[in-house]
Amino acid sequence: MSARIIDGKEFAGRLRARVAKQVDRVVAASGRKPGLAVVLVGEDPASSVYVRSKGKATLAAGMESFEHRLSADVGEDELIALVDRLNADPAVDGILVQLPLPRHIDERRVITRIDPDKDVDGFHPVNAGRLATGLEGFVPCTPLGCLMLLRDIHPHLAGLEAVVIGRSNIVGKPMGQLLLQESCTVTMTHSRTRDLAAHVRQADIVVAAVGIPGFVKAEWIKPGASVIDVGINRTDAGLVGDVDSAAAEVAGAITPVPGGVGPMTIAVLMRNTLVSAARREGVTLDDDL
Ligand SMILES: NC(=O)C1=CN([C@@H]2O[C@H](COP(=O)(O)OP(=O)(O)OC[C@H]3O[C@@H](n4cnc5c(N)ncnc54)[C@H](OP(=O)(O)O)[C@@H]3O)[C@@H](O)[C@H]2O)C=CC1
Ligand SMILES: Nc1nc(=O)c2c([nH]1)NC[C@@H]1CN(c3ccc(C(=O)N[C@@H](CCC(=O)O)C(=O)O)cc3)C=[N+]21
Repeated sequence: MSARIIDGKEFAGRLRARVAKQVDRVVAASGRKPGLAVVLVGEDPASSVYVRSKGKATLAAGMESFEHRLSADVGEDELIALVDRLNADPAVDGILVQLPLPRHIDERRVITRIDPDKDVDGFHPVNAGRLATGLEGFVPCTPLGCLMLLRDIHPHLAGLEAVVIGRSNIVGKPMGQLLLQESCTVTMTHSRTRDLAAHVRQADIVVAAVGIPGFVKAEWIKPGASVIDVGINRTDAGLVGDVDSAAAEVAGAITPVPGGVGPMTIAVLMRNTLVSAARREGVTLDDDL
């Protein structure tokens, strides 16, 4: 049997349309558009591509895009000063500093400098803590996008066995928190996990965020399981995920790469930016976001 292919691109398009529809409410209430500032340090080609698509998506949603491109050798203090200006700028509702940063810059210092209430990436420790304790804040875009896809497949997530592969602060850990909040039984796995295959075999839901092409094998997947492939790996064969393509023969539903989680990440960034603007302006949004 072949898995249902989860069309993340289509789902993301619908989310972006719902965002665009509600942008007008912020405009009507405040006389200004929601604004997203994206900071790119250096000229990594992949990062440039993401930043460009974020800017395009922001404008397409009817929001304001502020792009700041700094040279790779910019000083840490200069970057911090820019973050301070964006924190203070009333036209900016969301701040995203594209990662990774060059090695001479302390990523943690930059991320913790962002006003948590403009941290639409959800990377600030205050937002990580809010997520972990069930407070309102910003949830990282990639795992929130994965959860939206999973909710669509499983109207009842409670009690399902979920295995998350990878424990990064930007994907794996918040993904685990979200699934726990949905009352899944969550197993967090990583490079020191013994017998990963045995864990994955139990899972109704597998989220792979490893960064190794084709790492998750078809034989590990429980027949009918839902598989979310977060991996974005550039290989000679093109863009591939962390899940072996043969897994589509075993899974019940699976996200493709490209066209799966990636487009969701950008759509949720638009969503988070609108939510930030609405909070700041005291505007109520529909709960279909
Ligand atoms: N689609 C999207 O929008 C996004 C995609 N990505 C992609 O997702 C992937 C993961 O990203 P990110 O979380 O930032 O990556 P990191 O490199 O930060 O984390 C990778 C995780 O995988 C674990 N890991 C590595 N090797 C193994 C192994 N042999 N067995 C089990 N676990 C292992 C690591 O474990 P340990 O902690 O023990 O080292 C680590 O927790 C990448 O391909 C990235 O490009 C990332 C962000 C957004
Ligand atoms: N502060 C910060 N926030 C991020 O959210 C962030 C980041 N830094 N650094 C890099 C990662 C990666 N990331 C992706 C976004 C979109 C696609 C995406 O749209 N991918 C398309 C393909 C696009 C392509 O060809 O690369 C797809 O999967 O279909 C992928 C990956 C956001 N990240």
